[in-house]
Amino acid sequence: MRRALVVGNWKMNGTRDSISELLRALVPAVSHGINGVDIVVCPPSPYLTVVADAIKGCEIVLGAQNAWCENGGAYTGEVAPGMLVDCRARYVILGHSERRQQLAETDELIAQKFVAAQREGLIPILCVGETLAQRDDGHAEATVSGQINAVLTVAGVAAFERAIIAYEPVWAIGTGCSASAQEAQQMHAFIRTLIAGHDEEVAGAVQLLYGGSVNPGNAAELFEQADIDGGLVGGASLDAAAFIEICNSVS
Ligand SMILES: O=C[C@H](O)COP(=O)(O)O
Repeated sequence: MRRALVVGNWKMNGTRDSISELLRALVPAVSHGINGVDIVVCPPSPYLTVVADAIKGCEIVLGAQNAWCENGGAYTGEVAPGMLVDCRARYVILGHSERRQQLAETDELIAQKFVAAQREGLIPILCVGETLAQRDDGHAEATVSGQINAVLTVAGVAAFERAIIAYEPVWAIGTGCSASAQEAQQMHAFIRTLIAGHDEEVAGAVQLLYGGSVNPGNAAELFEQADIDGGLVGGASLDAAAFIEICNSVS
């Protein structure tokens, strides 16, 4: 039985004040967990320790939004996976489409980051997903399988015993236009079958999240799909009430 997981990706938003305000609403509401749902929040790196202190003793777990593929050295501006662990992060988002597109991150670099993150004990949340043009051209599955295969080639299927995959169609991110529950389920089933081609046990256990305009109105239908184990939530995770409602939507 896979546990449900809801991850809030705050992206490059917030100040010390606004984050404290968000946590003042969030922490009391989820301090004992919600319906057995694992809840992770991923603040911008400068606020990791602020958030780590605020969620101490409650059921919320800390994640980061990115890490570099080496654990130290002359990489100005980058953050080492070990530093994230030192800041008490347990998860790290890797391969988000915003980084793939705006920072030209390649499948190969993301695979190296994945390995480096796991080496330091972090659980990678590997983001995959196709653009609208790729979907319209009938290349959605080929795109997603290429992104996952790049990691499988370098890390091996056993690495997915300690990793999450988030399917985020690029056209659904921040657009208010989520994939339908059926479209999302179809791709999640495809991803699980892809992993099963390497190892059925790993495929049955790996948590698959959907991301892209998840909100309190569509979360329940998305999360009740057979292969969707939760969500990677962007905009709605900045609103405590909406995020709590989304967490409560897990059946
Ligand atoms: O990481 C989160 C995703 O990019 C989804 O963002 P969104 O919920 O604002 O569409």
